[in-house]
Amino acid sequence: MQQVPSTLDNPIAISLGDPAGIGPEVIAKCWDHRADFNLPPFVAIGDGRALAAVWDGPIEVVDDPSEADAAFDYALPLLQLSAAESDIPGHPSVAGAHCSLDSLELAVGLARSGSASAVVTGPVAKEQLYAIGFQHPGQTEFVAERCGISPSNVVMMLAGPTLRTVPVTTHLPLRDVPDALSVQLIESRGRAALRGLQRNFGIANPRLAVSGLNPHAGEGGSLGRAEIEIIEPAIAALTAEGWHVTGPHPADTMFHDRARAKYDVALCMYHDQALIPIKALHFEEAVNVTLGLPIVRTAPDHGTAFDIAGQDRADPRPMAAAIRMAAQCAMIRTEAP
Ligand SMILES: NC(=O)C1=CN([C@@H]2O[C@H](COP(=O)(O)OP(=O)(O)OC[C@H]3O[C@@H](n4cnc5c(N)ncnc54)[C@H](O)[C@@H]3O)[C@@H](O)[C@H]2O)C=CC1
Ligand SMILES: NCC(=O)COP(=O)(O)O
Repeated sequence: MQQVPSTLDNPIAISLGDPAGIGPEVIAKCWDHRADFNLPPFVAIGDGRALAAVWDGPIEVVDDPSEADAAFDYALPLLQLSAAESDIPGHPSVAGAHCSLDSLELAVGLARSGSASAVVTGPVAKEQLYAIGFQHPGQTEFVAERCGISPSNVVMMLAGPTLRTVPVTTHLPLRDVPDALSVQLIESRGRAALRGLQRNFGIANPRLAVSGLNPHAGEGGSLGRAEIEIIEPAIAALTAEGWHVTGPHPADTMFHDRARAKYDVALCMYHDQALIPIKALHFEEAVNVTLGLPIVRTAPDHGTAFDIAGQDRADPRPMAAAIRMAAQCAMIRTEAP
């Protein structure tokens, strides 16, 4: 298990996510097992009724994150946000979607102001958020906007013990992926991933492996020209800046053990190319970390799991991994010269 620094100045802010999902349960379980999981103090943000619906442990409502440290030993500190109505686990609602957005907004604000050392976001249901007018593909882009960063300069990285992946395109229909790819976008995502590994993970000379888009990375152009026309020029531009970059690699052969040993992060062209290998290898400990932000933001790599919400079946290990990684990244950034 990763060692977590014990001396963060402020707690980690954790948004509960959708109150009808498993976010409240896994956060509560993380507090229950805070010693075993080696977790630093954190404060939950959201509707306490969602916690009480799935957990009978102690909750201490606080007015400010600075009160969380003292409470953390005996209760789960909570910054209370009340939804218009309370949800039944497994049954998402409009009120719950609004509450999940409010808690995300507050958590990000606390990290931006320095009152929290980092943000960990609980899982939200994108369908529910889109239904209430959420204009961003996901929380990644929302956090980027709130931090004043262009979405093309932040990346969603999925990190597990033996693999890190970054999708160039995130939440869009597969048929739109080829048109969304450009030399500039691949370059900026690659650069953000490399800089992010330096800044958040302390890797001085990170190695990036770039996937192709087409089968066999295009087979020399006969199975598609994206590799020749878009991906190779982006790799050349990053290499010219002095970065260690290889590819385009056929995506089907770049994730086995020996291949993974040759790079620190894989840049993939679309969501499932990046997320299938990480979830297949590391579902219990994969962390979604946003690179390129002035703050640290991580999340467990699973969703709301409405199918098991309220049944005491949710595994808290991914949330615990997200909290530990947030603490480590925050500490590395604090210590950087
Ligand atoms: N970071 C985030 O906020 C994310 C949100 N989502 C959202 O979640 C919703 C549901 O997405 P799905 O594709 O169904 O993925 P999901 O991760 O919610 O569920 C997939 C399967 O894994 C199981 N599962 C997930 N987390 C688990 C845990 N901690 N312990 C035990 N079992 C677990 C679920 O019960 C389900 O069978 C979607 O609306 C999506 O937008 C999905 C991924 C990340
Ligand atoms: N599949 C990963 C995912 O949905 C996480 O997205 P985000 O909400 O963290 O941007």
